[in-house]
Amino acid sequence: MRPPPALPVELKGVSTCFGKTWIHKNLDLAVSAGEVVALVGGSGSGKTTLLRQMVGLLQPAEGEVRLFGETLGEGGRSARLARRRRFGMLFQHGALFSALTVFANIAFPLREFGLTDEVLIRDLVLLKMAMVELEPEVAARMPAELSGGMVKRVALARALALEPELLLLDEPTAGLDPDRSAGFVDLIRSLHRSLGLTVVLVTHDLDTLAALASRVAVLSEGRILAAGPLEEIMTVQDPFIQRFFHSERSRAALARAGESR
Ligand SMILES: Nc1ncnc2c1ncn2[C@@H]1O[C@H](COP(=O)(O)OP(=O)(O)OP(=O)(O)O)[C@@H](O)[C@H]1O
Repeated sequence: MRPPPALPVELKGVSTCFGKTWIHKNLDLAVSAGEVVALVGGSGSGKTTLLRQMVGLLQPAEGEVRLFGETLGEGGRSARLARRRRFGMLFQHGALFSALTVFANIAFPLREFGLTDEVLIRDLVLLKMAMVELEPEVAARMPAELSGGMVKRVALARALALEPELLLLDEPTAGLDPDRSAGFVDLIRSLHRSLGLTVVLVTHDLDTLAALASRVAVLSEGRILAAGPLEEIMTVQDPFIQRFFHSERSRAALARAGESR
């Protein structure tokens, strides 16, 4: 019998400490292929830190982070590069290189991985731009000339440049007005379906969460307090969960999501 496929993300006993403050304490989380897992938690609870640990930008003080069955840091340079190709990350606020054009931003990971054929790079960049519904004319613009929604789309195109299996999104709709936010959520949803991606996202936005998440993981007091489908999580008796999901605003967002699903 074949072994089950490795999980895209697995955190085991992760503890994180900045100075004398412990942010995560013996935290476990597993993400299966094809899931969209939304991490929610209070401000400063360590959601972004967890995303950064998942891709090896930060090391936990204790515990293990596994990506596609391999412990981060394991293996030599070629193993690390092979792993690097399998995920893309959309950072909070996009984090585009401000001195590079849109084209050069999206081409960056391709060049970083040694692609030198300029015709192929051009075709791939234009393909990624089409995937995120950006017109080809935008390629020559600088990040400062873009609207907030366009910055997110360019950052998403860059995250998808290496055709990853896993996409990590840090507050993908923060700073967007409701229409742009809904458009971006639709785009992520359709890319998730068409590319068969696994997605881990951090969001404060109930509309985004309700529209996208197949599972919600609640980070509280340094660990995953509960993880499950939204309907299940909403019934958990916990002060943060009650505040987060049962305010009037939350109820309205969840009702909107129910109508559009
Ligand atoms: N590199 C660092 N050095 C020191 N402290 C840090 C570092 N990165 C994060 N922190 C602290 O760790 C805590 C968790 O930060 P993190 O950004 O992960 O939280 P978050 O849940 O994403 O918060 P928010 O929802 O406000 O974005 C915060 O108190 C933050 O100030």
